[in-house]
Amino acid sequence: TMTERKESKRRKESSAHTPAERRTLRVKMVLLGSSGVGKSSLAFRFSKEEFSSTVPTVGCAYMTHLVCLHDATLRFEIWDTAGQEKYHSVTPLYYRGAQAALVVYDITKRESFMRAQLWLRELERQYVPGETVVALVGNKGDLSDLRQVMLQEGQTLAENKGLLFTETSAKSGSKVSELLMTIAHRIRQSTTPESTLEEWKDSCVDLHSPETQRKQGTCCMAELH
Ligand SMILES: Nc1nc2c(ncn2[C@@H]2O[C@H](COP(=O)(O)OP(=O)(O)OP(=O)(O)O)[C@@H](O)[C@H]2O)c(=O)[nH]1
Repeated sequence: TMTERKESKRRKESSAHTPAERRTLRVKMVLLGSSGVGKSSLAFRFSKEEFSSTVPTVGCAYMTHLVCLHDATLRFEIWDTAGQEKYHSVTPLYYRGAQAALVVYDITKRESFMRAQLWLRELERQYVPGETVVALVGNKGDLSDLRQVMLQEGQTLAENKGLLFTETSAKSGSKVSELLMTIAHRIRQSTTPESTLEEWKDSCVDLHSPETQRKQGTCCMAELH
């Protein structure tokens, strides 16, 4: 009957997932690596998809970026730590409890690759295996003429340690969003989100509202730059 059809249509509509019902899960991601390898530039790319010249990070900067997967939205909270040695002692506070860590080096600086290996060793002592997705990232891929670290060296190091690996360019944007998507999927696969990922409470957001867009690019240390 007409009434039954209407009722069935109503039920279908109410069971469909509206954007407001999608769960938003928080992911803490930290960026580690020597000063000048491009951590801040990558963080800007993740959250704004643009490249801007940056100055050294003071202590730590914080940005957010939403990644929509088929069944949930991941709210990446990106902690961009300063690579300068003088801040080294504060960083364990930042990477503790992170679901994702990017260890970044500059393909044109061998020293930064050596430093990345120290970061990896340090991370291994701190994180619970299986709970943190770690990616080794060779940045400044656009400067391959000045390359000091071969692609295979990064690949081999990552393979030996079971890490994700890619070469990116924060300048051209090459492989940056792919990297974030790979990490998002890996986090979704390797964790039971219900137990390890906290739900973001302010989840009924309109992604296109100016307020949300403003929040997405928030950088708490911007004034200090
Ligand atoms: N050519 C090229 N330059 C880059 C790239 N990424 C960053 N840079 C430049 O490298 C310099 C350092 O970049 P940052 O993003 O400030 O590096 P950082 O690792 O955050 O440095 P700290 O904040 O000191 O730890 C800046 O002049 C950037 O413009 C890239 O992919 N290609």
